[in-house]
Amino acid sequence: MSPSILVLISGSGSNLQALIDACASGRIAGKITHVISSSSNAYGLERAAKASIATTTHELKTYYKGIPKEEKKLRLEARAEFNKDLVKLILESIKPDMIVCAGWMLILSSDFLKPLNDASIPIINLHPALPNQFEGTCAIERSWQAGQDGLVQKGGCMIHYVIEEVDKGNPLVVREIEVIKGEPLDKWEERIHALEHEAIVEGTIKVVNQLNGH
Ligand SMILES: Nc1nc2c(c(=O)[nH]1)N[C@@H](CN(C=O)c1ccc(C(=O)N[C@@H](CCC(=O)O)C(=O)O)cc1)CN2
Ligand SMILES: NCC(=O)N[C@@H]1O[C@H](COP(=O)([O-])[O-])[C@@H](O)[C@H]1O
Repeated sequence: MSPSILVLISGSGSNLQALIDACASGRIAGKITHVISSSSNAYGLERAAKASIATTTHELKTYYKGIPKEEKKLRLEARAEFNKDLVKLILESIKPDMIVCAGWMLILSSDFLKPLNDASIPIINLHPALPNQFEGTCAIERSWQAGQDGLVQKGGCMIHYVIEEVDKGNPLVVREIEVIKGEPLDKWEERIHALEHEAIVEGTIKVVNQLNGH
């Protein structure tokens, strides 16, 4: 069986490209059948199109349209609709065997995760920090600063299962780098991105193999 893979993105898609290349080379015994982006501006959409992969843009701002920022309850309701429509699209139209969050920059709700869990569709995420470190956004910058301040000696990235608690799902792959004192942020970021592109392929291979009963 060649599992069908749905990739969720929000930006440049360099990790998506790593997955596209690994599927094309046969390293990943699966097929990326769809890419969903949370932003219509994501360059990753162009990468998908070049690889003849179907794409959908599903933007939260569309759901927020006309709702002032201060209308917190209405925005929460709109966000719930966003998540419900997203999981409906996935379960009823795309029907993947697995999902990879490759730079997907939105917290996924229980309304999204529970139906996927009920359908036994695994969802994994790339997080640019080590387990139990720097959960959330801007993890690369935060880990760099902590390293330069001598608070941590290592950084890296992990591929983990997605659960409701953000970046706390069981790790599948952990890749580490040593802190180099005085290293500028852009070099730290370069080293982590290089790790990411290997880790996301390794993590996807692991889930594909599980789906294939290995
Ligand atoms: N329920 C889960 N959702 C997501 C997980 C997860 O583990 N559980 N992983 C994230 C990916 N991620 C870090 O790896 C992450 C992305 C975004 C955010 C976040 O706070 N997003 C804000 C919006 C931020 C912005 O617009 O810049 C939000 O969703 O309101 C945290 C962690 C994917 N989702
Ligand atoms: N919390 C999630 C998070 O910060 N993800 C980060 O988004 C970037 C996506 O890059 P890409 O669009 O080039 O693959 C990557 O650096 C990834 O670690």
